[in-house]
Amino acid sequence: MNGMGRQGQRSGAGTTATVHHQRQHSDNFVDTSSNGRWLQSAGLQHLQNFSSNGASSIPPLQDYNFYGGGGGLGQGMRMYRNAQRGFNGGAELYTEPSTPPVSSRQTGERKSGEESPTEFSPGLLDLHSFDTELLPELPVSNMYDGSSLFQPGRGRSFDDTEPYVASKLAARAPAVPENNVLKSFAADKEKTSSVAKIKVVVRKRPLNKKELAKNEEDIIDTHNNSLTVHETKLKVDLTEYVEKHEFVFDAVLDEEVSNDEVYHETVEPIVPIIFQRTKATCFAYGQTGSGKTYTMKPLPLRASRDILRLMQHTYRNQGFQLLFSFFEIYGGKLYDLLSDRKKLCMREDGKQQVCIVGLQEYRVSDVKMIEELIERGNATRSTGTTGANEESSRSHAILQLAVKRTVEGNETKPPRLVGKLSFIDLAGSERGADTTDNDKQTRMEGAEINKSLLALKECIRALDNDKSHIPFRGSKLTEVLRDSFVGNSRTVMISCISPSSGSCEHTLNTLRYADRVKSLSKGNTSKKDALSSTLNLKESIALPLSSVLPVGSPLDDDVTDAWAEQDEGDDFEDAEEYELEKPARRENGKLVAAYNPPPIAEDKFRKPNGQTKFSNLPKPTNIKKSESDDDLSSLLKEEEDLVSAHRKQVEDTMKIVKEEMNLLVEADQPGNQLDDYITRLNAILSQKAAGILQLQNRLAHFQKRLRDHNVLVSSSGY
Ligand SMILES: Nc1ncnc2c1ncn2[C@@H]1O[C@H](COP(=O)(O)OP(=O)(O)OP(=O)(O)O)[C@@H](O)[C@H]1O
Repeated sequence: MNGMGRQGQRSGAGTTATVHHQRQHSDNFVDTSSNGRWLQSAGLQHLQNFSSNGASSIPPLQDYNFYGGGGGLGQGMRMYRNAQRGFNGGAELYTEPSTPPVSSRQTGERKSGEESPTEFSPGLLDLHSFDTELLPELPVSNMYDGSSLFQPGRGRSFDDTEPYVASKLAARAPAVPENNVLKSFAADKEKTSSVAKIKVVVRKRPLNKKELAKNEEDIIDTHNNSLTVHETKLKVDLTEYVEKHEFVFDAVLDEEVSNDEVYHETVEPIVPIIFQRTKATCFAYGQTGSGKTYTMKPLPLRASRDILRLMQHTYRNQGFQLLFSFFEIYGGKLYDLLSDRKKLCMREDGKQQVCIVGLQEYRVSDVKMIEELIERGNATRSTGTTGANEESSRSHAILQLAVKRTVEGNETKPPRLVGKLSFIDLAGSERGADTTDNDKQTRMEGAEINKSLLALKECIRALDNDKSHIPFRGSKLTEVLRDSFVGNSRTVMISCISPSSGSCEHTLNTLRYADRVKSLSKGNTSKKDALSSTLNLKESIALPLSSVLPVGSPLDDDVTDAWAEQDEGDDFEDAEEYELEKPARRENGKLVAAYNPPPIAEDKFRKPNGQTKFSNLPKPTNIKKSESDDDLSSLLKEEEDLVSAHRKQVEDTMKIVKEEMNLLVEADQPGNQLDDYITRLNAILSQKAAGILQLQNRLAHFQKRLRDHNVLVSSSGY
């Protein structure tokens, strides 16, 4: 940490500290100094034509003979195996695509009432390609043998023979009394539930070369599971002071922490419970360049290595399969990253399970194969150039590892889903606010990204507060993740932050988003709770993978029931609709659809008497938990309305500026007086700028009230 300059600054007289439970995007809209800048850039923007770089096209994936690819089965399999040999440098591996060819499926063998994906037309609506229906309870032939996990991998499937689990266990052995492990079978469920439903982890990356070259300072101090952001601010008399912002999370990982440690802290505890009908989601959130991809990329690889080990040892010969898929959501649309960015559609089946029609799933049994698929998918992701960042992800990438199982004695039937692990590398979080510095498409993408990030947060909050209504339909992202949010689910959020002073505002926004996810979650509202939650997690991490696995069946009765209940009860017929016109991709230089944000009248956040709603905040002394929850929810809703209204203002203004610019161009004829036009344009701009300034002030006021409210709520023990 290059703390010299900062230390000097921090030791200055003017230092204030705040405890944060703040709102996302807030700071993006209170920087009044940027008014003129954005208006200017809005006008200029329409005169410039930024190229929007679509996805780089990559050669199609090697033909693994995935189903539906044509050709007979025999020939296809030969081609597939040949391809595999090439792919794995000659080593023969067993890796095959998931969806069986129609000819190999025997629908006649189904028991009555049992649904099979083969019922659906294979080409048109191949729901099996994303079979989310869970496997019914099955007897497990082999009893659990804890020692088997530590035996070296047999055969060629494991090319990474690092004594991985054994060394981890050795390192952690003192933390786990032996009898705990032995007694663990009876307490399987307890241990499973000891893996927190939601875990929020922050990862700070080191300063990069650019930041060092600009003499930017590291403004983040980390201590155990908390961190402090030192924000330099200016007083009215222009003297500098440092404001300290403190945050507490389940874990804070500093720049020294390796990707392996990130895995141990985040995904590793979840892996064993994937075999227990759990759907888990791990996502990385943060501004562009904060390290999301760097953090996320190795996680699926490590997770699949552990999953394969469990399949090869603990669950050997029990019909388990690992399936891999990788797709992205870009501008509200789905594209298969392993199939030439083929456009995908999302459907719900009769049980309201999400199915992604046409998504290719690859059956994998080798880490190298997975590595290659990840590389290929990442290379296909949409990237583009913006004013702020040279290259940045503008899509959400979703990589899924599905554990499926064939019904014993009936291998001809398609395998059924047991559990699923989804990894999401989200688009840069600053995109939602990046509505002024780029061309129209980038702004539309920003709006879509903003919408999905807000919806994601709302879903996680609703999920953790056991709300009956979870607003999945808030965005395509949350719709796709619907089945990962219901039932026995786990969520890990990794917030990636840059340490540099230049990124302070974005860093604070990221931390506030993470804080909102965590601090509003049940039982994790105070520092004490956050600490104890961390201890729970540490405890679960300290246990060997095998100790949380069931002794008999991985599919116990209660878990099965829990899923059934959720599936039936999770009816969102009357779910709130957020149907916005989706932003379009630029195709052949043309936009195929326009983004049309929902009109938000200012009245929406104004009371009839002209006062804003926040003037009616409850008195902090009388706050009770449930009331606070509701109050806070409505406050947050209001804030989001304000942010949307702000964006609408900006968009309206841009439209006007553009129209006026066109008038100017038309008027620029010999003999015409341009002065009138320019005066008119100036008047409109001034009027709009005043309106936006007013809105910003209201937003700042609101945020202050919200902060005060939260601080008081926290300190009152809630
Ligand atoms: N913890 C880290 N240690 C070392 N280098 C890192 C770390 N985190 C990120 N980096 C480096 O910082 C750069 C940006 O990281 P990355 O591409 O992961 O950002 P990102 O958040 O995914 O950005 P985008 O949203 O634009 O995709 C990369 O060169 C990466 O190697």
